Amino acid sequence: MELFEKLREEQVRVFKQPFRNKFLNFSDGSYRWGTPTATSPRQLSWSEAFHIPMTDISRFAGLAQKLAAILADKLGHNSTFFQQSCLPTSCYLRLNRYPPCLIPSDIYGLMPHTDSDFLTILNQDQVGGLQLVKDGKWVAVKPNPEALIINIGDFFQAWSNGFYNSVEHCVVTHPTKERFSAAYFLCPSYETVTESCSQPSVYSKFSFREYRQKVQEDVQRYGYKEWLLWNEGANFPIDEVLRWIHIVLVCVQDDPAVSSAILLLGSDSA
Ligand SMILES: O=C(O)CCC(=O)C(=O)O
Ligand SMILES: [Fe+2]
Repeated sequence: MELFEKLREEQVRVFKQPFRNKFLNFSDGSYRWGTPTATSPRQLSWSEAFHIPMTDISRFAGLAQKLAAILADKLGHNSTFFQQSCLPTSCYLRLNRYPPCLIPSDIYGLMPHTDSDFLTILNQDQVGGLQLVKDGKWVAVKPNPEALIINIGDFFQAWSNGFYNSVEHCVVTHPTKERFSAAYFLCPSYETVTESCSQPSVYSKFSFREYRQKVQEDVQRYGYKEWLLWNEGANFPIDEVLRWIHIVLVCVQDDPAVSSAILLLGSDSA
């Protein structure tokens, strides 16, 4: 936790610089503010963020790798997949700052999304605002200074063949307080192709590069990503299903009692 305190001090120092410095001094793509693609206030993220590539083998990387290995172990897999595919250059740290927002009920600090990576280690300050979907409802994740938050990302969902689900989350704004968070993303390299740990896989194969590109297109077109959903069922055993439908129809035809019951269920008077 000492590490996070130091990180937070640096984070505040970096964000406190004038906008011009941040805009000019940080390389293309590493500084983000607002949402250029937004067409309504609901699609706006009231926040700014820095991406810092993790070129050193960091303590974050060690922790993230350990967590991924524990989760894989739970599925009965002693996987080296994460070590091989998550290179230090493909993982990064995102520093987020959420300024106070006077019209908080309409504006998100960060729009609802799932993370695309394997898993994310998140450290939030004490202001609160992070929410996630549980049993179809948005619930607040109460800040706890002693705890880190671990999010499953889309690629872990695909690797675990849907056993673990990437969780939808968002940040709501605060009317008077500024909020900070830091998120470490355990990402595969762009060449990594999803590889389900069990068969048959419910996802078709796609590389992390393809996935990122598709997500960007989706967000521009629809305002959210839908490709993982679309991919689910790409390997749906349609031949098998058709064979079963055929068998059921044959059975129904052979049994007059079942046929008349189906007719009855299908009629308006039933
Ligand atoms: O600030 C937070 O609590 C969440 C950040 C987040 O979800 C992200 O950076 O992807
Ligand atoms: Fe996130």
